[in-house]
Amino acid sequence: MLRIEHLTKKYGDKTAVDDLNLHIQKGEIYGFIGHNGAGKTTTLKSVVGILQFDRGEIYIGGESVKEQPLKCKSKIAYIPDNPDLYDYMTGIKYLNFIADIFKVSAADRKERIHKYADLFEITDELAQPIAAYSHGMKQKLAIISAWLHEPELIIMDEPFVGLDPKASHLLKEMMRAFCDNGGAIFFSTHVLEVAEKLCDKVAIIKGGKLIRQGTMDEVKGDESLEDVFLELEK
Ligand SMILES: Nc1ncnc2c1ncn2[C@@H]1O[C@H](COP(=O)(O)OP(=O)(O)OP(=O)(O)O)[C@@H](O)[C@H]1O
Repeated sequence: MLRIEHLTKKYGDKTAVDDLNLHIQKGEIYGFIGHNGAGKTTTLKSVVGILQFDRGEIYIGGESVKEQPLKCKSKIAYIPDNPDLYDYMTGIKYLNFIADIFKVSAADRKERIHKYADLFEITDELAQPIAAYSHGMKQKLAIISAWLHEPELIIMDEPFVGLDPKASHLLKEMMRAFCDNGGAIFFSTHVLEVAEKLCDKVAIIKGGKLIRQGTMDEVKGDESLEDVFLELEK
């Protein structure tokens, strides 16, 4: 579903991501962990077409993000680390805007908005301008918009930040259901307990280089993910 080959991205002289290779298959929840400044956001933004990269290739469903950017974007949803949505829109207007872009039918959008807004308990707030939302409410709206158009791949940067425990639990269930239905998820997190419980596979990045990747068993064996991570970070 997602194939990253030799991804290299520099900011001036600084190499933020260095020859990174990763393959994510349908059905997989893939966690991406690393210290602050390790290169996670740079990698995710390269995948979703926000950042140009210096070397390498990224394929989504077999299509190159460089050669077929629109086709690739039609297959994915992206939740950035900071849900900076359009403050002047109401929540419902924003969701309809996203549904318009992805050509979701009137019946489908109505059903999905109703379902997810109810689950996240923000139905009443959808009529309010996004400027009046808390960080967690914006995050919930961003999550609903990602699930609205039934993408094949969801990319999320620190999706659990700002969510209350109930919403975090719901998101984990939604992620599992999405991948059990043939989707794939690639997400960054600093919460190692979440990664350990939720992910099928995990990749650890350090100073722009991938230093460990594989199934949870391959990466951590009998140890805790936290112990392995702290050991690798030394
Ligand atoms: N726009 C930019 N200009 C210059 N350097 C940048 C820019 N964005 C990121 N960097 C640098 O690239 C490196 C990787 O940053 P990135 O944001 O990808 O890390 P991260 O793993 O997402 O970190 P965090 O966990 O803190 O979000 C860091 O050294 C950072 O300082």
